[in-house]
Amino acid sequence: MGLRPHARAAAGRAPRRAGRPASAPGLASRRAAAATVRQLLDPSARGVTLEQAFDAAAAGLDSRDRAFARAIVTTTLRRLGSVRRVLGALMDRGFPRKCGSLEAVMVTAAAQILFMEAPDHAAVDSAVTLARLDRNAAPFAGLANAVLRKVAARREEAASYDPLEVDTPDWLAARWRAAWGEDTARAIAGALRLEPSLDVTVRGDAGEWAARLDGVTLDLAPAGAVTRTVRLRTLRNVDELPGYAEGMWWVQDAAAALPALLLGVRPGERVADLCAAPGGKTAQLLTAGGEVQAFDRSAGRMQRLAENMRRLGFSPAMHVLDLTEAETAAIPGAPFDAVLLDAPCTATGTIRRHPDVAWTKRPADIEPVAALQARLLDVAVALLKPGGRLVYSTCSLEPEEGEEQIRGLLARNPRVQRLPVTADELPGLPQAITALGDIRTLPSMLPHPEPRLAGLDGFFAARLVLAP
Ligand SMILES: C[S@@+](CC[C@H](N)C(=O)[O-])C[C@H]1O[C@@H](n2cnc3c(N)ncnc32)[C@H](O)[C@@H]1O
Repeated sequence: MGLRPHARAAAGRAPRRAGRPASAPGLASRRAAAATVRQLLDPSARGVTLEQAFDAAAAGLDSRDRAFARAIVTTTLRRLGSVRRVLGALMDRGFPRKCGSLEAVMVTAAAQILFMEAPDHAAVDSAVTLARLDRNAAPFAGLANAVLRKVAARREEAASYDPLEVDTPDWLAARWRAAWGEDTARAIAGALRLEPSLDVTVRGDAGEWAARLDGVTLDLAPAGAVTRTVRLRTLRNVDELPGYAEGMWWVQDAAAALPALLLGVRPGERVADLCAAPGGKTAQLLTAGGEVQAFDRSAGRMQRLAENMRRLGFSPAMHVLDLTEAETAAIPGAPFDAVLLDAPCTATGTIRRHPDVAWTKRPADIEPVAALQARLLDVAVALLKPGGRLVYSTCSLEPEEGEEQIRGLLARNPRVQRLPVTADELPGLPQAITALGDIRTLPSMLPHPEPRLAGLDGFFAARLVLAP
């Protein structure tokens, strides 16, 4: 969209020439945040994740500046619709064409003003400085200044925006309405605005770790489960917390900890973790005493799994393998008593933790990943002993990647049957058990008066058995 011809003149002070960055407090964080958001919203950079974009943009920042930069990025992405609506009302011609980093600088600044505690003037002044540092944005630094000064007056209005209407991309809102109904879709969208809890999976005494880590135990599964979840209030880095270096716990959302428990692994059973990296569920299967073979097609992610296993004191067999290309008979360890397939997915259930997913995924991403999931399900079944159990899970809210996968598998393979999850297996979250006996968690579940202790990732899990 073009800019009104008079806009530059109307926009205020003439911009200074681009030069060296001033070292105003917070400027480096704000620059990293704008660079991250710019990359994530660039349609030509598809496939880049928040972690990748942020690590590149925030290199060299100390941990405090990094945390501030990260908070700006996540706030911007969680409230992107609201921020755009406010800026749209103040810029009747929209952003100029060819304005470099201007849009990213302005949306991140507006997000700070509308939804963060930092002083408004710091957000505005830094945005103007950042615009001046970019040759293409510099001509519009005055526009940024004039518009951003008016943003604070819209704080109350922005706080009242509907999360489903405004902060959820239209295609996702339409899908969630169709799948979960209007009210639940709105509750999901509301939950996605909150900073997510920090959940850890503990293999020792959960009560003791809850006390040591300033958290609460979350007993979704029965109290005797081999691993339990502790939900923490802390904002400290995980590697600084007690028990981390000793491998007493690992970070994993409460919902993500359910699929491995459903498999009910007994000591000595032969277990395959088919899409294992970075290994949260592998560690649970090992804690249960399984003889685990961990597979993943990504060498880089398998490297992370190996590091995690080292910290936790486990040494499973690890294989970098694309399971859609391997001969079933040649897969090490087959056949198995139990198989976990935590399949690759669109990850729309993890938008709380990865708010970029809402803006970087497209409707067209669902069909190919659903086709891959169906292929992987057939491989998983082929690896089972007669009578063997399979748990299939995805962190997606899209029925094509959950409920419909199981419907398809049961239709094409009559030897596979569902082993429904029973109420006593999920005493802390009975509402997540579906009529068919699968598990469907939603981010809006587990409400809590302390937002930091509320919600969980959206997961689907089904348990199946191969007829003897
Ligand atoms: C949802 S993640 C797994 C998370 C893991 N289970 C955990 O709990 O930490 C999905 C994984 O599937 C792997 N993957 C995708 N396609 C695959 C294939 N064809 N064969 C093997 N692994 C695959 C990806 O590399 C990715 O690590």
